[in-house]
Amino acid sequence: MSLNKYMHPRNRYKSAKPSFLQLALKYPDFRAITTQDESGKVFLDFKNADALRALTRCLLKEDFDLTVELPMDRLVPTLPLRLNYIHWLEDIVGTDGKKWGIDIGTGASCIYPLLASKMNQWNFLATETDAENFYHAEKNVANNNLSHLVHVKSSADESILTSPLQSFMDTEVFDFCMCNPPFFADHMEAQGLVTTRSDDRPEAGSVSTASPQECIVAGGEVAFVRQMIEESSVLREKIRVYTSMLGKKSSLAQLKEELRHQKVAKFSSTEFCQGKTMRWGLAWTFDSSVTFPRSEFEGRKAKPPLLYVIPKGSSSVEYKVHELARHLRQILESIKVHCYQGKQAKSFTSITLTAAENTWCNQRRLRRQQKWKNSRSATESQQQDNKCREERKDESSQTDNDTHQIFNKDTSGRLPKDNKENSDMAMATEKEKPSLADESSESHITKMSQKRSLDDTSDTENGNAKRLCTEISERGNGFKDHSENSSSQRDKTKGNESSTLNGINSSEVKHYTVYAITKTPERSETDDFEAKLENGQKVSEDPNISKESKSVPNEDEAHLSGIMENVSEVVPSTSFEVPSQPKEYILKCVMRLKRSEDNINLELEWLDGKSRELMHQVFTFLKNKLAQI
Ligand SMILES: C[S@@+](CC[C@H](N)C(=O)[O-])C[C@H]1O[C@@H](n2cnc3c(N)ncnc32)[C@H](O)[C@@H]1O
Repeated sequence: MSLNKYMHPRNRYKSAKPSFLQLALKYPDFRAITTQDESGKVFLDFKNADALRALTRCLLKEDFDLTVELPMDRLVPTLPLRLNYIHWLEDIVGTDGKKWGIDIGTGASCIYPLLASKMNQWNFLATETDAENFYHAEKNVANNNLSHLVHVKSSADESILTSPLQSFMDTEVFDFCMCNPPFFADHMEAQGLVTTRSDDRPEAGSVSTASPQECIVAGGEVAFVRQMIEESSVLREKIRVYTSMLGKKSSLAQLKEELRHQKVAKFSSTEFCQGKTMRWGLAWTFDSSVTFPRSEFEGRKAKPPLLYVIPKGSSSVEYKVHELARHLRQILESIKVHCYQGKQAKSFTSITLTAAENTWCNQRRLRRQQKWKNSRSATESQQQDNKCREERKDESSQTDNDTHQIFNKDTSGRLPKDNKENSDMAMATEKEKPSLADESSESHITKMSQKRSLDDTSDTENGNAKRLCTEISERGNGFKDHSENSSSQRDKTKGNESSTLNGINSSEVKHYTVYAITKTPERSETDDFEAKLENGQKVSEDPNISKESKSVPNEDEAHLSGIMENVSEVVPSTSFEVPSQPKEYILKCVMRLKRSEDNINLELEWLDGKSRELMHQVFTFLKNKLAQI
């Protein structure tokens, strides 16, 4: 299939194929390497280097009025591809005013500077390491009277951009740099003995004319462009836009990773389509005012968003666009996916999702692990309870003895002041007039003693489930003191956790408290107070504080945990953070919720990231969550 329809719209060869017949009639050199059939049609053998050389020279002359020498053993540039690259650059830097560019590895033809200076009067610094190429490049520039615009510079291997720029004084800053790097890593790759070309792709239609020193570099194009990226992070805005062509699509992902790592302001890629070949363009900048054009080819592939009709019948979330959006947002933020609220209307909302890491896979496994941890700690606390109960039994028999002593001592029947509990006990004793050996009295006192027990199993078993809010950092004992200790504890936790977040500024991280929802007996304030004592915790004398320690979270806070599914279960609880928008991300997509007649649709549309597969995973994750509500 010809890719010509995806050529740059301004590429002159997109709609007007060169006429071999016209060229053969006009240029004897070209005529010499062509064949003609009986009908008069002219043919060219694209596997013949001489034929390619003759074609390029003719077209340069015919269409650009350039006279170019192309030495026998050097790369013959194909023009449609070179024009695609130049037009893409024009789209990025514009064609108005004077422009300065750098062509890294200009080759013997000096093709990019010759074409671009001829077309746009752009100024060029053209570098070249190969002596023969350097010689021919200088000659080609001079032969076309372009020396006032194009400066060819012999360059050393060790630095791609830094040293050529050091001694070049004609301009302070450059609008762009461009490069067609040596693409192969070794001779095996150059000879096609190892290839990334898939089996179902047709063989290349033309022969490679490049010499080894032109097309081979240690590490291949990825290593070469990676070095450019590293040097660019030092030179930064000395060059406004850095670009390179790439021969393999697989190189793009690796280099984009490097660009993320170097924290460039922006980067973009494009496809150069011509004939049966495709190449890729990568551009990056440290100047955030630069805008990159959208690739025509990518636009062709624009896929419709993923769509899911949210089922009705949920009891915990209202079937309303904004309620569902809020619910999904809370779930996503709980797994560290950044949510940016975009457009909103009555029946529509859009949120941009940015994820620095894959946190949506293995959620089931993580939940299982957490459940297992919880059940283990439940067993431990059960053992602890049993122990306490044993001790309390001893205590109550001790209390019993004490009560006996009260009866024995206080024969006047006066109650000890400021001791409600003793008062109750005494009143009970008064009312029931138990004998010192009365069993019912003993069991009553034991019951009261048990009522104070924090985790009385009979109370738990009565199924009187109630939410207990517990800040996770203090989860061990089940109660929290909202005094200063608590916030400093939170700050400590914040410090530890923030530093582990990938690419997220810790100072910008908002903290949320997750509440455990657990089955627990009803308790009085006194119970809480005493429970703290039993747990050896400092008890605040401010009654408001102890009240606050029991406050139930509102629905919002509970939702934030994303753990509303099993209210009556002991559920895993974790502390999570809502991160600021990560600069480095693996996925960026738009989530939309739209009302359509009676239904509400969830849409996910791809923006950018490592692969679309990640968006599909998030989509499935959200669908599962919606199915649970
Ligand atoms: C694939 S060729 C491209 C030639 C030309 N730009 C074109 O597009 O036809 C790569 C060129 O880069 C040159 N080269 C390799 N390493 C270089 C470096 N570090 N600095 C400048 N040129 C280099 C090679 O000698 C070769 O001429």
